Amino acid sequence: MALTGDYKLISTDDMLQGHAELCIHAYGFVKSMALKCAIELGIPGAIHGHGGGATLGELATIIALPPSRLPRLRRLMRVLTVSGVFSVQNQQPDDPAGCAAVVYGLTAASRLLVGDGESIVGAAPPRSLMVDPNLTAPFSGMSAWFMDDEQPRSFFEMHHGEDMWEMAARDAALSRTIGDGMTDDSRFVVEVLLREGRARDVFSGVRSMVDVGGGTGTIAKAIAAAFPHVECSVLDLPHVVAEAPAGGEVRFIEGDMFEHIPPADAVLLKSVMHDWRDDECVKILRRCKEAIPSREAGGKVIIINMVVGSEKSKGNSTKKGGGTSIVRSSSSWFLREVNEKSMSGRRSFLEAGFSGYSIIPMLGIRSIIEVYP
Ligand SMILES: C[S@@+](CC[C@H](N)C(=O)[O-])C[C@H]1O[C@@H](n2cnc3c(N)ncnc32)[C@H](O)[C@@H]1O
Repeated sequence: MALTGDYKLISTDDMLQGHAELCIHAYGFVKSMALKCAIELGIPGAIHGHGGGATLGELATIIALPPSRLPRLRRLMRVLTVSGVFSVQNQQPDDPAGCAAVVYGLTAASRLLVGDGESIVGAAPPRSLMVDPNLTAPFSGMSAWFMDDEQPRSFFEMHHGEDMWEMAARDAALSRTIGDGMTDDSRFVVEVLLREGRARDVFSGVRSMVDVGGGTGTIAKAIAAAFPHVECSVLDLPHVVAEAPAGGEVRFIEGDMFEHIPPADAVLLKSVMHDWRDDECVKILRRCKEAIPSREAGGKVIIINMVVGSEKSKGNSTKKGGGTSIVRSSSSWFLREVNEKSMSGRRSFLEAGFSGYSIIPMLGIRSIIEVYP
């Protein structure tokens, strides 16, 4: 559905706040899934049995989780600490090993979940409800996804047996469903970006931009219209490009971002990185680096994604122009982002050969991250 004229009357801050509220409701099911999963994995009991506090590594050992599943356990614990089910006892934000020193503890909520179901606390209603397969069928399989050492990329892949994008390539209905959702989201982002000249700095000096995984070009078309000096193109998979409107300012290019990204001053990646594993994100970033000129010549990668745990994303804007040295930075947000991310973070940038980045928190729950070669 297109944004109607009414949104023009809403202030940008109210719009972003409203968007955040809707996201909280839309993704509310994630908390239920995470809670069920924690119960099935026996995490409350594991923490209790370990004296009331356990690090991620200790937890993984106690519940016999394969080492490859540590990143997923970290994300699970993040959701459940933010939700108040577990607590964080001694966060050390600059832990370069990726939050290994965080000790997770119980809260009033998770104390009710300790036990085998026979004690009074273990039989507390939330636990019985959460493990009843009749009630929680839609959430089934989550703990298997954690425990199974084969590597389905996503919860989607686990349920459907293959990657969402591969399925979408064959299934026109799924492709359209996903495409419509992304187009709506892009319209929203464009509206905010272009309000009050928010994106002016981001595109100043940029003469060409390729929107990688840019779908049917909603963002690229809006950027081309707002910044006529920027030559815009979109790279996407053949079945997506086939749906793109012919003609217009934007050039559509069929291709695979893991193989080659056409050269441009700037590469845009919106809502792309969180779909891929860290090693895949590094590959995409390497292709991006090959596509852009040096930082001095204006080369940059522009990532629009959620930045988890960012102090800066809470409104403390990064100064433009300077950037943060990846090598020297020890700011806590990125270290946590690397481990608990909805995008690939600091370590991926470094591995792909980039030298620095800036975070511009102008999109509500999302940020713009400029990454420099
Ligand atoms: C989550 S959507 C994001 C779309 C768009 N950037 C947006 O925010 O509306 C991810 C996009 O990446 C594309 N994609 C997936 N794998 C790709 C690949 N190997 N090469 C190029 N694009 C790919 C998908 O077709 C899809 O359009």
